[in-house]
Amino acid sequence: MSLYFDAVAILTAPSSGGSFKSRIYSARNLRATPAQIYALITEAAKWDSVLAEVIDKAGILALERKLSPLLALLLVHDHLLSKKGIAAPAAHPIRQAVERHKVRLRAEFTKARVRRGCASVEQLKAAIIREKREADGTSHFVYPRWVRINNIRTTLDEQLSTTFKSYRRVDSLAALAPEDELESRKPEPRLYIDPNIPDLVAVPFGADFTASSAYKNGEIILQDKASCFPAYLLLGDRGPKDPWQGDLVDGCAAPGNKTTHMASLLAKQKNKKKDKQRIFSMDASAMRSKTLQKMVGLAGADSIVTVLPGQDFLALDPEDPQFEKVTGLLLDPSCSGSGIIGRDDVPQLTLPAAPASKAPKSQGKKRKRQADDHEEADGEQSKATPGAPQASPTDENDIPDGIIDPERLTKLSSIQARIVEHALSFPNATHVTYSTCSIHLIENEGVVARILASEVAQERGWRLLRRDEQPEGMRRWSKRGVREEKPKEGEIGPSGTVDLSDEALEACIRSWQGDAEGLGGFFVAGFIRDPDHAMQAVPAAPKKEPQEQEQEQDQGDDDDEDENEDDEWGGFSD
Ligand SMILES: C[S@@+](CC[C@H](N)C(=O)[O-])C[C@H]1O[C@@H](n2cnc3c(N)ncnc32)[C@H](O)[C@@H]1O
Repeated sequence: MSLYFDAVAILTAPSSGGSFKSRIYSARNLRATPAQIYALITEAAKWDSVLAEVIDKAGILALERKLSPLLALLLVHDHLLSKKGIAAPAAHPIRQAVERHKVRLRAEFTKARVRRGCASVEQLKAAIIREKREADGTSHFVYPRWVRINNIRTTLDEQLSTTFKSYRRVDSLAALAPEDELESRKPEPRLYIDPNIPDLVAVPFGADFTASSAYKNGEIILQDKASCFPAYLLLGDRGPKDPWQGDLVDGCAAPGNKTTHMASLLAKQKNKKKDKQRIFSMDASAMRSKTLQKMVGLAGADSIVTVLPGQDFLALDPEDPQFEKVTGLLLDPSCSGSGIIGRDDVPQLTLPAAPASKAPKSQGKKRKRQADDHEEADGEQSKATPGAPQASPTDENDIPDGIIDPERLTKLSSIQARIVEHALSFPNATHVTYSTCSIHLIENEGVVARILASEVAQERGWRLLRRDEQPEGMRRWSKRGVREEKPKEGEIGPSGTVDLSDEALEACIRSWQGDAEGLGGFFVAGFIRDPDHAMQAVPAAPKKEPQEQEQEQDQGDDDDEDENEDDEWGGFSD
């Protein structure tokens, strides 16, 4: 019986990051084996909609108060579909609570099959898969697992002939989906080479590399495609003939995806000069800096990257001689995280309806941080989009509780703009990227407009990196900046417009969740300036009014508050 209670515990525990499988294997106090629990949940997830229908129509939840909707679904799955039936002694009260209704359950199951015009259980299974695909639209299969090849340790060709040797190359993201999930229990592995970001591949979402040597040795890094945009936009398609000149800064770097991507791009350029580039990589959070250092080490980037642990980027002195050669800066500050898709790959089951007296309990704060607002019943989720990219144990963004607070967005955007303006003040900087995983105008195009209008940008001659100047893969990317945000009909949310030219909006790069690209919401823009402006003497910033100083102090305090919140949240990775 413990199998079913263990499965319920896994499915209702707050997200602690990591893949579904790794959560089961690392969970404590389970009595059933992880393999049994995994098999039960994944099998029940294939049948959930029809099982919920059967349980509802049989009305057993109103009669059996010991059964929660989720427990009933798992038990009824085994009762109807497992050869051995429910894995519990025949006299166990919970087993009896289901078997008492076996005639009704069997009859409803047959009716569900007949309703769908299926002659056999196998046909019913195929019909349910089709139903699920239709209900989910494209999103059911479109979210792949993105894998970046780390050029410090390996090459794409090497990985294609080792880690991905058994994978068949397909020519579209959609083709990653198995044509027929019934054809075999383990569909043929497929791989898609991304056409925008060099050395990035996509594989079906369920692929698990955590046990592979390539993953353990840092040869491959699991990083979403959109998260690869900033480093690529900054360093581009340069090669040995045209390597990047100067040092780099990653000002908001933990857990280190973009830092290690920059290091990988530099490694590919094979700069033969003795005086090689360095990357100064920092994070204001001392705790997350540890993860950053670990990731840099795993990626083999220690010799290129200098981690400044616990360093507030805003407190960095751009005039410090050690940053004299800094020409490029990547800024990916904390944001609302509103573009993050529910990255949890724990199956979200469609559940039978709880009887009226089993009123839904509210879930913990951490659960609410998922992008979707799930309905709850007895602390169980009822329906959500299945599988999306894996979460990592490191948090980075600033979603308080999924509620969009306009004041908070305004504060965030002020801090974001300050961070980028600080980057623009590095004396020899010529290239800067700014990115967020937010969908909100105020944090994206709104920040860009503020930066362009800022004193430092105007005095030092900064402008946007136009689309036609961007690296080829980004030039070809069609999702660009937007001028307006307004909530969908019947919804409440931020709204506004931004005063940017068409050319400026074309320079901004976006991605959105729910389309065929397999990404979440993301934004990035590049700023450049004529190298002739570098080294120019810049007039000192005008003295601030006391009131202004106070305001900035307030925002600084808020930073600390954000960090505390972040620290307590086991959130998302890229
Ligand atoms: C979106 S995450 C960065 C993700 C990272 N770029 C990556 O790709 O792995 C934002 C990070 O910025 C850090 N941060 C926020 N404000 C900062 C500041 N003023 N100075 C340095 N780090 C800051 C946060 O601690 C958080 O780890």
